[in-house]
Amino acid sequence: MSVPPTTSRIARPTPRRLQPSSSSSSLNDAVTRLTAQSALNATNTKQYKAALSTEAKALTRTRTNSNSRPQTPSNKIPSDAPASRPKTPTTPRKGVPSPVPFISDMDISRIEPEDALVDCETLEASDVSIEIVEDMPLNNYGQEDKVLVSIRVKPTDQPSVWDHDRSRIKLDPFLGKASQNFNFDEILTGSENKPVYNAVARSHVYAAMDGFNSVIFAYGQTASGKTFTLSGDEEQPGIIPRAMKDVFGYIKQTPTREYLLRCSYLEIYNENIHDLLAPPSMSAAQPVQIHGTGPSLVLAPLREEVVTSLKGVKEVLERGEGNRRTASTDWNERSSRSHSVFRVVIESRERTGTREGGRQTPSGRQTPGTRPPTPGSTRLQAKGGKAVQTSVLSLIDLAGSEKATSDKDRTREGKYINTSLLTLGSVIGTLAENAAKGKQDHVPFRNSKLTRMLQPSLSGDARISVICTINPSKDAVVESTSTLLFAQRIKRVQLHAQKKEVVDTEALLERYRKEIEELKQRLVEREQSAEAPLKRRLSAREQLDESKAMRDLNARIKQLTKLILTSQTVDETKGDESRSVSPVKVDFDLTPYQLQQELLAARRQIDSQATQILSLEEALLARPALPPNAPDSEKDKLLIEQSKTIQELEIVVKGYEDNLGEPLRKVKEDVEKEWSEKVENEAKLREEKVAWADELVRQLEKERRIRLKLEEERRALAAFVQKFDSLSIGSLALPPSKLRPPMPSAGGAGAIFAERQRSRESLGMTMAPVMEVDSPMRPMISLSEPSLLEEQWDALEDVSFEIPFEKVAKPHQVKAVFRKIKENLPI
Ligand SMILES: Nc1ncnc2c1ncn2[C@@H]1O[C@H](COP(=O)(O)OP(=O)(O)OP(=O)(O)O)[C@@H](O)[C@H]1O
Repeated sequence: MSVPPTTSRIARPTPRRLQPSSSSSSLNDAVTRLTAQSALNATNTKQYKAALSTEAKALTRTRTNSNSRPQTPSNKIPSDAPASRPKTPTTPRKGVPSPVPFISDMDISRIEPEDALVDCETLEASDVSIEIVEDMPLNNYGQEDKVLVSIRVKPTDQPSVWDHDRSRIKLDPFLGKASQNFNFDEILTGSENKPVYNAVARSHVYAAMDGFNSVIFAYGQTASGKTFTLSGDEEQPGIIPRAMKDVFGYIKQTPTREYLLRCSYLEIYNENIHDLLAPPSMSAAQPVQIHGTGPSLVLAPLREEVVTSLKGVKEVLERGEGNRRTASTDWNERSSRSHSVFRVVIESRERTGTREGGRQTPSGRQTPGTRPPTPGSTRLQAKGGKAVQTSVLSLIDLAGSEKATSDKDRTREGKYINTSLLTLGSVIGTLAENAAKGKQDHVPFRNSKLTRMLQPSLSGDARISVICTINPSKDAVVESTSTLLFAQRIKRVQLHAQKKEVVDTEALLERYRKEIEELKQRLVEREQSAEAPLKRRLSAREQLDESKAMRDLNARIKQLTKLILTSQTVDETKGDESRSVSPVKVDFDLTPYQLQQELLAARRQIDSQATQILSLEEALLARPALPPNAPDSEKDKLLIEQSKTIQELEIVVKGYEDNLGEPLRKVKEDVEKEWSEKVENEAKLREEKVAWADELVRQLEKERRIRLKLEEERRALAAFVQKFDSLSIGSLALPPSKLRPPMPSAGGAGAIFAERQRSRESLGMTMAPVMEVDSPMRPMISLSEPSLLEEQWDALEDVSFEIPFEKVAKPHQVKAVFRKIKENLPI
């Protein structure tokens, strides 16, 4: 099947790699300011502005039952506005209570519309799991009211101390301990991830596609294989990549429905929730907050990226994983230091013109998509709307419980990890106890962010599969036993997940469909009026505007159509690479004329986005203030809506940047790379110079001190010699003492030195001045006259004194000399 141009999809470039263009920097600044203001408002609650976005209202409406919702900026545009009015790529959801276990502050408006909606017609061969076609399970999601609990035993070189078969595990009796038998749904071994996925996750992925909230999580001691099971590696993809492949495979096999997929990725680190899809600086400045409880639980601000292909999912996952906190610990080289949650919101509904039910696989059997509604499932029907089914698939990689470590940071993280896992354990324990004894004891969900976030699912509103990983070696027996006890407890938790289909006229899918219809209608009207004879008298300017408006309408219709994913839009012959990666990607095989046209079209789109940015900015500035004493619920709503609006602005900015086109972006990246290398080299050079200069200063200082000291000694000696000379005892010779000091002869040290120099010179031995070879001082110092510093003291050993016998002083003479010296020495 070939993909019509209108259905080719856009692989969203990883935003991380995008550098903000200068043209958008002012807007980014505005966004940053607004974000900061939102954060400030959250704490100070001084100045509030009225809402712009509707989504949070929609989410809270179920709680407040209020209909007085302020409009989004896009809603405010009057009906007589030109058709070319730039629109928010996506508009936030509103309206009905979501059946999802926890609802995020929808961030779909951040996404370029053409990146956002998918339908099974847009799926490509590479997006679809082959296995799903042959091996689509029937409506078997395991025991619907029980948690599916499996154990994965990590392969080890050491002897295993656990004795197990396919469903039973117990400690090896040879260990001499009383061994307890544990029974689970599956006990898995080995390094193959495919059988693990099939056994523990596949049924729950299908359940999610069929409208049930599903949660799959990995629990276990650090380094026991949770991340390996959830994410895997190139060779052994784990549950997450396999699940996403099955999601697209399911859509491919379901021609009766159309789908919209939104992904979010978050982590709980040291009891703070961070959006892994947001730029790290932003997610650090604005941690995700949990608002509300139960089915109206809201996480905000949290990005949701709409995905239309496996490639898109991969990009989202890579970006999120790049932002995850891992560190090397005593037990795991790359240990997850946080709990991570990857979520896919699946919206789907009947396709127009198709009969309800009856989805057929190639083998002809009925598939989960068409199974009769689950008894007791909620199926709301309201006037004038189509039933939209919304479910959430949550894939959770918990951080591993661990022993104390010597590293301070790791200890702190470990404390938080262990505390939240303990809370999870006690929550599960209470739930199991309540289920077993029909009790209603208080469940401490609020004791940790993890349990608070999982509250709706753990309370039963989801199909849950838990995979507990253990290390079978002897030194991990305590941890493995604790993991098995946790697994045993969670097995007793009672579930009552229900499929919920609601008439959600505000579901994104529905909104897009409606918007497409409206746009088409407007296009028809414009075409008709353009053909009317009266219109032919339009001025050139008006005609230009008119054609621009029609082009914009067409472009928007195309964009929206691309976003809806149906089995018919799948092109099985094309690989991912065949897709356009940007709406304005330049094809250099085009003729110059075609390229010009492309350029013009791109410029027009950029213009319209610029206008949209302006209108959003204006709307932001124009919003009325909320009184400081407004009720908290209003403030909460406002904060959620403000962050929505900021996100809308960001996505428009991103679209603006994307429209610069891939080639331009490449050039920009190359130039940036080249310059950043140059800057790095310069910085290195500068560092070296600074180090050399420091060394120079140190040497100078050292030399100065030596010189000062020597100069002092020289002066003292000179004074001594002068005094000695002045005593006129040159005619006396002192008897050689034990130490035989080199006493100067008559005429003073100066004369001895001069004589000594002369004799050395006559022998061809010049005294080299004493100086450090690599001293930076050398070129600056001219030694005009020798100083004591330059004396080679060794040479003095050669000095000999000729003392004629008759001139040897008598003891009393010597005493007199020393007395005189003593008297005259300076103190
Ligand atoms: N079943 C398995 N087969 C082969 N290798 C495995 C298996 N399970 C785990 N490993 C390897 O063991 C190491 C630790 O595994 P992993 O990082 O998945 O542990 P973890 O439980 O997520 O740890 P943490 O809680 O510290 O993040 C990794 O190198 C991983 O590849």
